[in-house]
Amino acid sequence: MKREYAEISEISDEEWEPHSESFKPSRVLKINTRSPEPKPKPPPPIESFAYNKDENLEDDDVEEVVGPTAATNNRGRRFIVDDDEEEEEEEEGEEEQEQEHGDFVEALQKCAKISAELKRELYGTTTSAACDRYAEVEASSVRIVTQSDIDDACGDEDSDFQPVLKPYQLVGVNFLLLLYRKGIAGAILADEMGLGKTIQAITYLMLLKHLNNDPGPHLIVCPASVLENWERELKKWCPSFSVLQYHGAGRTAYSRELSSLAKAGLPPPFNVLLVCYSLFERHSVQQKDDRKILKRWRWSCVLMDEAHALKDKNSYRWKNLMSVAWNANQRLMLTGTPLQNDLHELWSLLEFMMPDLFATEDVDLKKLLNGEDRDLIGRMKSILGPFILRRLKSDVMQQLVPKIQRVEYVTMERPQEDAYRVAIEEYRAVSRARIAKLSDADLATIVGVLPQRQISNYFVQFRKIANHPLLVRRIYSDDDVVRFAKKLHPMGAFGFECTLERVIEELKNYSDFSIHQLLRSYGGADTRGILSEEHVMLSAKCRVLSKLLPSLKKGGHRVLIFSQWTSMLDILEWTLDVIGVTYRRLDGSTQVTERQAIVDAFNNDTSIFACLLSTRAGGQGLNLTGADTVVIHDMDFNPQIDRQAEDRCHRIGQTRPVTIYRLVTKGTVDENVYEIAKRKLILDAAVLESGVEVDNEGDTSDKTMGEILSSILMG
Ligand SMILES: Nc1ncnc2c1ncn2[C@@H]1O[C@H](COP(=O)(O)OP(=O)(O)OP(=O)(O)O)[C@@H](O)[C@H]1O
Repeated sequence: MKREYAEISEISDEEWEPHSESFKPSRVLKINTRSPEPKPKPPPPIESFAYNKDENLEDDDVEEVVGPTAATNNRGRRFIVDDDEEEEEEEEGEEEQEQEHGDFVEALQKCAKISAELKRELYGTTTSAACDRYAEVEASSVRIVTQSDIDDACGDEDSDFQPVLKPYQLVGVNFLLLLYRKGIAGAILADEMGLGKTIQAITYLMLLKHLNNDPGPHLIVCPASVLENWERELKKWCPSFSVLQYHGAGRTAYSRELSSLAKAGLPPPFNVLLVCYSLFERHSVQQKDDRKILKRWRWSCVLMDEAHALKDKNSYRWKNLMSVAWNANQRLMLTGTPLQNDLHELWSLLEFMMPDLFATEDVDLKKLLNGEDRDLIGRMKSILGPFILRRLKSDVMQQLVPKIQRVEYVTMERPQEDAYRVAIEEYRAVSRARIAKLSDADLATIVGVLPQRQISNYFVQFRKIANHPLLVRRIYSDDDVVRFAKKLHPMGAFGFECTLERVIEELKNYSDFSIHQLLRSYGGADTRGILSEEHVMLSAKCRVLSKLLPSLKKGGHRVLIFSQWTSMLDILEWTLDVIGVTYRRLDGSTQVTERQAIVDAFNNDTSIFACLLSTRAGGQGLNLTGADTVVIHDMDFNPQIDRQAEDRCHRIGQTRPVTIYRLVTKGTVDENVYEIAKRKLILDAAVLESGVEVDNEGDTSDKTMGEILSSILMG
């Protein structure tokens, strides 16, 4: 029952951004046509937790690892599990479902044993009535290192900086050291955003060198926006480490040297190599070469920041990174939001962390995790138990400022409402015509009638209008388009090689705002056709902002404004210009080298009132405590993405209460997106926090995009 799957990559920053212009499917799918590898031998009774190289998870540029095999090469770091129960043979012909549950139970049993062993080590007893979770362990009871060990390891005579960990951070570092010492090859540090995961991880690496004579090499993988921050924190917290940032100019300067060192079998000239996830996302020659270099070294710790980036085990990113990380001593994941949308995505993280334990080759995970199993949440909790450490701000930082959540329901005025209504009528007519052609179609739904791509496209159009009607074309008529094309074509606005007809076709797909921008860029002194400042206030959200922002400014507040769409950020720039406030902007197109400079400028210069950020590029890892207010202009289906964004300023270092404003346009799909996001947050709390149960009775609308559209178009 081995599953065949297509290698589907998730949407990266760069691919996400163009969605603001028109809907495009994500990357072209590449079907994995390779024949499956032979089934691996059954696992030995001793669990090594090292990645089993025989599994069919490598990308096509994987080359043979030079040197000893994985079996002889994991530095003796093993964790012994008494496997008596697992050795019982499954009866042949057993029901498929039972087999799947058997595997699940097997994984559970192993987890329970590891958990008991670790608890005994951490606080001296397995019965532990006092502490059920690591999160409840107090710094006073930890056994491996104390603050004075950290002073010894990280202190530097040449620096005034005193690295002092907060009590819960000390527990975190001990947790990581314990797993290391027990030879457990994976861990997830999942503290809520802003509690200092970076600092805990850096201190841990420093302690490995100081106490365990393990100077690395370590590989740190993170999103581009936080590369600079990692380098800065590493230099500050452990100045004796040599750190190399392998990206952009750093890559150009060092690739030849690293390649020849790696080929010669020589050790790397650094303790820590910092790279971006993008290095694992593509199959360009350069990236393949880079990955070859990385595969030649045996990493002590491969550390993944914002590790929810590995939620899709079928993505290139997951597979390519695994091909580098599989034989590392440890795969350490940092994420404040381990559970993104559903339990399958969480399982992808677990499988990356401990492939031997969580590989699900023979388990139809989808069926299992979707099953009507009331115990599932509880079982997932026990599975996660030994490997995950998660503390909430409310648990550990009584002194952290409050976070106030506000949902602003905004009301459309006539032009926006008309645009929304016209779109409904147009798409309704298309859907009904299509259904009418099918004799056996269910008249109440468009699911299965319209192609999924068209459903997504309609949904995106509704979302655009709910955000700003200038994101579609309604003001400029087809005649206007022809007129503008005749003006722009000779100016080479689309290059000099394309025909006038092609330019007309292209412009017809443009939004009002894009045409306006084009006219402004090419018009020179000729302002005919461009939109006026009143147009920016056509959206309910911008009108609300035009009142909210000046009053926040008057109150001495500073604001982060997030949107998922770069074209919406363009309109928001215009809005802020009209309102007359100062701002900076950071999105996927901002040079990686400039990102930290923008963050520093915003945090240090209080005359800058706002920072506009794309949720994808600016929502993760950045420290923007200069702001005390966050506006989520348009919410994501995945609430964790917005949660990440909120916590850019609700984190250590924040001294003022933080207010989050979510803008929801009444009577539009915005309301559905909000309902779905709420539902997902309930699941997150149930799996990752104690004492919260999923309430199936009060089921909020967990509808799919297609179901939502059906109710709009067919209802
Ligand atoms: N013990 C400490 N002493 C001084 N500053 C600290 C300490 N711990 C964390 N900080 C600071 O708090 C801020 C937040 O820390 P950090 O970026 O590590 O959080 P995080 O948990 O990784 O957040 P995210 O999940 O958003 O990436 C940083 O500016 C960091 O320097």
